Amino acid sequence: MDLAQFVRALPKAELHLHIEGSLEPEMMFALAQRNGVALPWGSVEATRAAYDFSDLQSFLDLYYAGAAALIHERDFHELAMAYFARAHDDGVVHAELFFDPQTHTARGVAFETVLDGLERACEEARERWGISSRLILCFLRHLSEEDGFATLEQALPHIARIHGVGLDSSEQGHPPAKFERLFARCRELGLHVVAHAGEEGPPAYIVEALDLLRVERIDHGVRAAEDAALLERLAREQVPLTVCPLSNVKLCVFPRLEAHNLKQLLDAGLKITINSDDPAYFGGYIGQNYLETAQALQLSRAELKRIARNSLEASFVPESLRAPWLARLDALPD
Ligand code: HPA
Ligand SMILES: [Zn+2]
Repeated sequence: MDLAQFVRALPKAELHLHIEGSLEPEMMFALAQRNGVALPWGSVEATRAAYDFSDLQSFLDLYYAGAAALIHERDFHELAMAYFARAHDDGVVHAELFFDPQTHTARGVAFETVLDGLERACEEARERWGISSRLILCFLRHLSEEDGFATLEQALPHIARIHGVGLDSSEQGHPPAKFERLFARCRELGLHVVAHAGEEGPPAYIVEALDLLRVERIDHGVRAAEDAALLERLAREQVPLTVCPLSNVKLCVFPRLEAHNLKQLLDAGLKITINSDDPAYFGGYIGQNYLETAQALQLSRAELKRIARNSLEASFVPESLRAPWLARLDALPD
């Protein structure tokens, strides 16, 4: 079995995937045409050529512009079905999808339209490929906590269809502390909680996410490496980190994959997972992230198995659902 086959054979969970970030330029253009939406780029090729980012914000500007093509329930359904097809090809058995309702409601798209389309795709993916999935509502941190509360209000009638909440968008200057009350309310509602922290922001944001938001996983978290006490805590408490190596290189968090600190974090005993973040923008889906990272950092097959195991254990599914995936994983050779 070559490395690509081995990576594909690993039963794995994807825990850090923004569904709007899986919008490939071809689909973006097709939807924009169908919906009569103008895009800032003239062609699919020009769009791809614009994906040359200098930091998180330079990506987010394009990501929000592209999301404008999504209007109707069937658009969200098609978007998520395209993602699930890729995920299935990559050996994903379970996916926890982030979605950004504020990106859509701000343009007049109803909260229900987004949720209905995504949920229908989740059901279809289970029927067609046996993939299990969950939806995680992300609050945009560049907006106010009040705006977040208004979004939660819109979500309340559908709360049983939403598994958890997260925090994304521009990190610098928008610390987790800004959303302490909102996350407390979400926890009261029984929602799982995660947050992006330590992608571009300092290690102190990771500490805030843990202590103030009481998150169960940290999305990215790579800047934890700058704080020895925090590293020790993350290892001791086995807080899962949803690391996205190709994203980190595209957004210049690391100059190249060979310089990524994933192996260092793994060696320090952290519960590291590998994910794709926004695969249509960052040059690869989850399988590509595993493969290129394994090659760049010379990860062994045992280490790849450990990372896949971490993803299954860090997922928000009950033990009983996980057991057959873990058994399949254990059966793979090192
Ligand atoms: O990597 C990310 N970071 C913050 N916000 C995001 N929204 C989509 N992707 C990201
Ligand atoms: Zn992300």
